[in-house]
Amino acid sequence: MTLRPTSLLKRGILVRLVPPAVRVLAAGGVAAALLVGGGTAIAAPAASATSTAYVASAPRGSYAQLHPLSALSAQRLATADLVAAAKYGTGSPIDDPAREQQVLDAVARQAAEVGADPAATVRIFRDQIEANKVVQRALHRKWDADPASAPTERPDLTKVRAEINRINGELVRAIAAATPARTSPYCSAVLTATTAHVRHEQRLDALHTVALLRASRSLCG
Ligand SMILES: C=C(O[C@@H]1C=C(C(=O)O)C=C[C@H]1O)C(=O)O
Repeated sequence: MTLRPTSLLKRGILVRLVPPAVRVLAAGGVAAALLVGGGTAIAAPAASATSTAYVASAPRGSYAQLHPLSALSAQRLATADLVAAAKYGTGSPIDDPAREQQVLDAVARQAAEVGADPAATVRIFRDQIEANKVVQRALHRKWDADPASAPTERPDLTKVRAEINRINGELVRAIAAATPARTSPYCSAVLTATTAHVRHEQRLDALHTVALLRASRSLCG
């Protein structure tokens, strides 16, 4: 059985999710579940419910602040398919520590400029990078196993990185704008909702949904 967020609504797991009044019922120790094709349940990010918890009326604007973080994380993950294709069969490793350090240095600098916490921003971006590599590794495994499914064109990695840089800048600005929601005790519950909605909006497959959850680990806090 494949359950979608609407089914969760019917089951009373997610209750009335109309910004700015976001209400989330977290039942049975699980804040919510994101469900992917084939009916596999994936636990939501940082599900923080104790046994049975009811979180009502998150602060106004929480959803609007956190949705861009989920949406931009998913956009950034979409670039992983292109990076994977750019590297496939070239001998270029998926892990590029020098490039990762450039990204982290740049976002720390940008965070300081726009009033985001540089340490928190770097933590968030470490997760974005790990999530990106989750997608790349999975695709390389898939293409190795089924060469017919491998891409036939190789994107220009320099251009893809320019797009990643653009998304990085937007994400840093969104992090700065989301400080109240990120540090609110309601953050995990609201982020569960924004993650589910972005999965639906961007029609994420199972791999990108799993990666989005990995990317979201440090968004609250
Ligand atoms: C996306 C890339 O692959 C990896 C992921 C990175 C990222 O998410 O920013 C950076 C370097 C690599 O370790 C890349 O090489 O550009």
